[in-house]
Amino acid sequence: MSSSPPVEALLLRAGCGTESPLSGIAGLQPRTTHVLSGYNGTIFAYGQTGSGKTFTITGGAERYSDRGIIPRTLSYLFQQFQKDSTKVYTTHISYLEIYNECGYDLLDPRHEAARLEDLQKVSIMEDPEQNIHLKNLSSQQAANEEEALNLLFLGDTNRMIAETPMNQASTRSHCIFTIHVSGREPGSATVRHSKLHLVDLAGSERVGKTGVGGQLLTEAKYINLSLHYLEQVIIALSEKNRSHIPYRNSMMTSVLRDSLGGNCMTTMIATLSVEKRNIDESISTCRFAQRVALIKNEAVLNEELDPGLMIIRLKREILALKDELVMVTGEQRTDQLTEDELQK
Ligand SMILES: Nc1ncnc2c1ncn2[C@@H]1O[C@H](COP(=O)(O)OP(=O)(O)OP(=O)(O)O)[C@@H](O)[C@H]1O
Repeated sequence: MSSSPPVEALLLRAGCGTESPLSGIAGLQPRTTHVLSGYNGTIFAYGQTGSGKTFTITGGAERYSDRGIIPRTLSYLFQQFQKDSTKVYTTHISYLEIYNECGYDLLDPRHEAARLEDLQKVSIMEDPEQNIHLKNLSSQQAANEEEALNLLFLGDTNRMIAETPMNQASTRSHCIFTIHVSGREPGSATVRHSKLHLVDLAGSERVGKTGVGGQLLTEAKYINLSLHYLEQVIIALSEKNRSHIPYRNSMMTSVLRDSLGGNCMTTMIATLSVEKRNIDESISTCRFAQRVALIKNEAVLNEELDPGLMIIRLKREILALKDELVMVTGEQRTDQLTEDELQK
């Protein structure tokens, strides 16, 4: 078990892009490296609308140097896979969108042509150990960086984007891009599974300030409500002696349960607007980051024996032992069950 790393909070200002997010911002490269070693990681961007969350997480479309944390992480991971000849790695990608409190699979091939209401919704299921499982969310294998980037582009074209008074291309949903990595040494039945969530939260906005109506207002209400529930979870986690953490209030907090207070190494990126008229929002983002930095997670190494490989190994062992027995006793044993055994 790792030594309970605190959730990190990093500050970024819109207009102050970094050339290389992974090496330029302390905390991001370690998160990615830990994923290679079997630990879960999350990097999430939080800030008011238009402050640069999508630019930071996904990147700008115009220049290669503007690419964000997701493409840089994919590049880094696949480079590391190639360098490490001691392990065999498998990568799967899923891309979840939470829009107006409903989950959608951004990698669903029907997404582009179908109406939103006709798409299958992603739903949450909880097992007896309180682990969250997402029904109807696909997980697609990516054999190399190019395939992974194609999945990112496919998902990004399906995202809910709208022009708002505060941002020309505002993302109206929370998006969680997850890279699932499995690594094992050739011939070994021990597998390390880890996942890295790269999260672009929808931005809070003061609807009174911008005077939006109709669909934009409905979206803004859902966004603000879910960010309010996120804040409640963060407040509960940062206070000592709180036994109940209200994860179940929203889909986003349920999905990010582990990232916010469980088996995960988490980094929060707070994005701020440089404009003076947004000073109140910037202060509130900083306060939120301060609370997040108080949370301590318990990240554990996700290592298990692959049941399929274990069965193959045990069958082989049984065969070898049977051969040995035949040599020692000279008696040929039969696999047939006796009448007594069949009646049990
Ligand atoms: N570091 C940066 N360098 C250059 N342009 C930037 C930077 N950060 C943000 N921008 C630009 O500012 C605008 C708003 O950024 P972005 O869409 O990333 O904000 P956001 O926080 O995701 O907003 P929303 O919550 O509304 O989706 C975009 O046009 C983006 O290209």
